[in-house]
Amino acid sequence: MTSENVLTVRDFSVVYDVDPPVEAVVDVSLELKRGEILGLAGESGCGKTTLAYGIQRLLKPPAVITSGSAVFHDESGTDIDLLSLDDASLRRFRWDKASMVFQGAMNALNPVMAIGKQLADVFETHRPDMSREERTQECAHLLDIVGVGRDRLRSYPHELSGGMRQRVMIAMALALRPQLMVMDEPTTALDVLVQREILLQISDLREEFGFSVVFITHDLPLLLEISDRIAVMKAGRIVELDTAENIYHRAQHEYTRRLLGSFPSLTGDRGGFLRAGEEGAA
Ligand SMILES: Nc1ncnc2c1ncn2[C@@H]1O[C@H](COP(=O)(O)OP(=O)(O)OP(=O)(O)O)[C@@H](O)[C@H]1O
Repeated sequence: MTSENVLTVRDFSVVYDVDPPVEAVVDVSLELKRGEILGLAGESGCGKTTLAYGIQRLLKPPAVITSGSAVFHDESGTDIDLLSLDDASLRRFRWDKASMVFQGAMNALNPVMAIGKQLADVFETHRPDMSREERTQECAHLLDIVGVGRDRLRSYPHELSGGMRQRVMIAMALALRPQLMVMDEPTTALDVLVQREILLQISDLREEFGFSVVFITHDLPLLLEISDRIAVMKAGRIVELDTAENIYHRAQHEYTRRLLGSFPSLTGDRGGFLRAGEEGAA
C-alpha cells in the first residue's frame, strides 16, 4: 500500500569534519507527506542546505552523516533506505524519484545547446525506450506546463530571461515525474513578481502531478504563502514544525516569533497578509 508519507527522516545529524568540527544538522526528525509543500525556514547558516543535501546523499567531505536514517516511501509501496544505497542506485533514485532545483540552476544550462535538446537528453538517457516523437511531444508539453511555451523548444539559453531559464530547469526537474522535488532558494535571484508567479505555478503543478516539495528559503513571508507546513531551523535543529497557518498565527517557539518579527511585511496589519488561495480571508 502507498504510504501517506513520501519521506521519513529520523535523528539525522551531519557534522563538517573541520577544526573545530561544525555540527550543521543535529538530531533532525521529520516526515514529508505525499503531495505537500514543506518549507524549511531559518537564518543563514542554520543548516537548511546541509539537511536537504544530506537526505539526498549529495554532501561531499568534509561533511559526514553521523547518525540517523532517511527512508523514501516509494509510491509502489517499497521503502528505500537512502543512507544505504550504492552509487548506481543513488543516481537512479535522484533522477527517477527525486529531483533538485537550486538557486543558480539556470546557469547550469548548456549555452550552446537549444533548450529542447537539453530536455530531450534527459529522456534519451533515462527513458531510452521512448521514440523521438514521444520525446519531442513530452518536451513541448513540459515547456508548456512551466509557462515557457513549446515555441521556445529551439531557443538557446541566452535568448531567454533568467525567470524563463529557471522555469526550464524546473521543467527538467519535473521531466521524469519525480515524487519529491527539493528546491533550494530556487527563485531568489529573480525579480519578486517573477518569483511569485513561478512559485504559484509550482504549487499548481504539485496538485496536478502529486509530487511533494521541500522548499528552502530564508524568505519566511514567501514560505508562509506557499507552504502547507513549515519547519523552522535554528543552529542545526528543528525548533518548530507546524502548519503555515499555525506558524503565522500561533508560533510556539520564541525564535519563530523573533524570525516572524524580523520581516516588516508580517508585522503590520494582519489583514494585509494573505495566503495564496485565501483571498478575502483575514
Ligand atoms: N564545507 C563546509 N565546511 C565547513 N563548514 C561548513 C561547510 N558547509 C557549510 N558549513 C557550515 O555548516 C553550517 C550550516 O550551513 P548551511 O549552508 O547548511 O546553512 P543554510 O541554513 O543553508 O545557510 P544559507 O541560507 O546561507 O545557505 C554553517 O555553520 C556553515 O558555516
